[in-house]
Amino acid sequence: MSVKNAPRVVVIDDEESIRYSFKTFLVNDGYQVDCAETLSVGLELIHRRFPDIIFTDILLGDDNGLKVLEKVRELQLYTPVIMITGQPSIDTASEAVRLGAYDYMVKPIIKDTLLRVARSALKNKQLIDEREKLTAEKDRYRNHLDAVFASVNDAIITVDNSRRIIASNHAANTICQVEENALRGCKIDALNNPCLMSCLGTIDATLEKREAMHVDKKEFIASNGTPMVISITCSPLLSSHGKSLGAALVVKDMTRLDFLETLVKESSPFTRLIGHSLKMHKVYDLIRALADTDATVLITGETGTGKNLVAREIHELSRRCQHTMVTVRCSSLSENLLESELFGHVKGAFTGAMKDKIGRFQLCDKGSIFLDEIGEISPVMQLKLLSVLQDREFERVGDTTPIRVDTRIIAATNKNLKDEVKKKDFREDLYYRLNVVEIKMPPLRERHGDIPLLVNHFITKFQQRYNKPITALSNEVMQNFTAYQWPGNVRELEHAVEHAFVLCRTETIEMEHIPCEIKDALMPDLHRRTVSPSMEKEELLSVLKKTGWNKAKTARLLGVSRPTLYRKLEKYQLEDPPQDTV
Ligand SMILES: Nc1ncnc2c1ncn2[C@@H]1O[C@H](COP(=O)(O)OP(=O)(O)OP(=O)(O)O)[C@@H](O)[C@H]1O
Repeated sequence: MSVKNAPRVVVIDDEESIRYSFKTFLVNDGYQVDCAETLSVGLELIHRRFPDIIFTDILLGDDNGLKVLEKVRELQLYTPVIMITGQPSIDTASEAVRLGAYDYMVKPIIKDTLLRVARSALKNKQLIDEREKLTAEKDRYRNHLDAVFASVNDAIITVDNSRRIIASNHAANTICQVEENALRGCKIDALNNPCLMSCLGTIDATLEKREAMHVDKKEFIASNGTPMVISITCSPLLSSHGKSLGAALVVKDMTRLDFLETLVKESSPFTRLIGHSLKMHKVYDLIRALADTDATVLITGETGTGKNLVAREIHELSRRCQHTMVTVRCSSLSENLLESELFGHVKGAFTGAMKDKIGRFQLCDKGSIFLDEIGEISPVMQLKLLSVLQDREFERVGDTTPIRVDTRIIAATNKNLKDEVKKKDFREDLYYRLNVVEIKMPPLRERHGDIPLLVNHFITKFQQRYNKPITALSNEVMQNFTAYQWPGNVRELEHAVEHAFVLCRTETIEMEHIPCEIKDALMPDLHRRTVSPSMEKEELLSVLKKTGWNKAKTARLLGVSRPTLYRKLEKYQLEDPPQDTV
């Protein structure tokens, strides 16, 4: 062994002969030896050299060699200390051993005894060092494992053979919805926790078969009443001899993933339409059935139920999708204008007809024309349309040359056309020509189950538009949305979510962010009591600022009609933006 690596010994004794003989014997036996005459020099040496063995006299002038034991403890050295005593009193020796000395030697010291004690102490020190190293290694490993445990988002729980929990990570508390540290030491079945109870069968099977078990999707109702979906993996914990020590359980929260999977699978085979209700599936079936035909379609249903979207899907699924689809909102044009828009005109056909104009029917030759709000057209236009439907021919305004087109007609109305026919406001023959296939759009109140999907869809849409981290509706809002009748259907729901996005500054939309008209309808008394004029004015101002004082958009976002908005603006004297707002 090189001198550098030789075991280090400190000898503290006020007798020079002892120091001399100890040093000589020990150096000859391969140790590095430092000697001290006094306790203070000895302690200083210990501090500096961290020896492997210490020999110290008990009586050091006025000092007591037992103080060395205190120093060794203080420095956490685990160095064996051998006490040297000139008085072979059992009391002093046993006191020293009781206080932690490794051994004691009585003067006069014989060389062989010294070397034997030194070797035994050194062996003891090496064993202690080894144990310390192993403990440190174990601690490091444990810390490493703890860090892995803590950083995993899945719940990890280890149990012994009697299903008593040995350890669990933080995610286990979150997923199983229990207080921090509430799991450790408890028997799984005694906890009566819905999440853990649903894992019980898998744990038992693992303990019994000593094989890893996996359950892909397990549904249960969590402690807070919400439905959850988890996947479970349970592996046996075995000793190096193959003896069962228990099991390790990994629980993954699949609730959101499952929801998104449902969205993808069940919501809609189309890109625009959201909904997985039976009524919407009937609509999807009809759209698919219409894909290979040129049949005229009449889409009926209340306002905001998605008639425009359905028309677009019909066109895009048909062989005409490479050609144009033109939408004409029949109610927005006067009779003359509508005729010229649909069929075109020649120069000079009427005052203002400065040049020839191609009509929309011709524009979407080989494509589709979507006649929205067909119930609003005049009797004259009804007759002209009937002739187009019968002959696929028309004449431009001011011209007599017939023009042939190959255009598919899709019409929509929120009126009950049968009633209009009965009242003689709509031609019966046109009604039957249009109504070759009718798609009835269900009102939202008849498919409440689609509301969470639609809300999720609109949240994603407005997250991008408003760049806000809003991710959900509170349970209270969702419950109220399900109870509400939605007279404006999906359009009203979309506006309600957009309104909330404007006002909400947290991650969750609460009742306070919902348009007053919906709140009024849901809980008229409560709402009237809670919305103070100052709150209403603040809400009004906030939305006006967001929309740049655009009144139509503000009314829409607030979910109120324009006259109502104007009344409110007058009430709070907000007709014009303050000078510093614009
Ligand atoms: N099933 C749906 N999925 C996603 N969005 C929808 C759905 N139905 C309607 N919407 C949305 O609601 C709004 C109104 O839809 P759309 O204009 O198609 O309704 P409509 O029945 O044609 O209304 P109106 O009779 O007033 O013209 C649009 O913003 C549309 O994107």
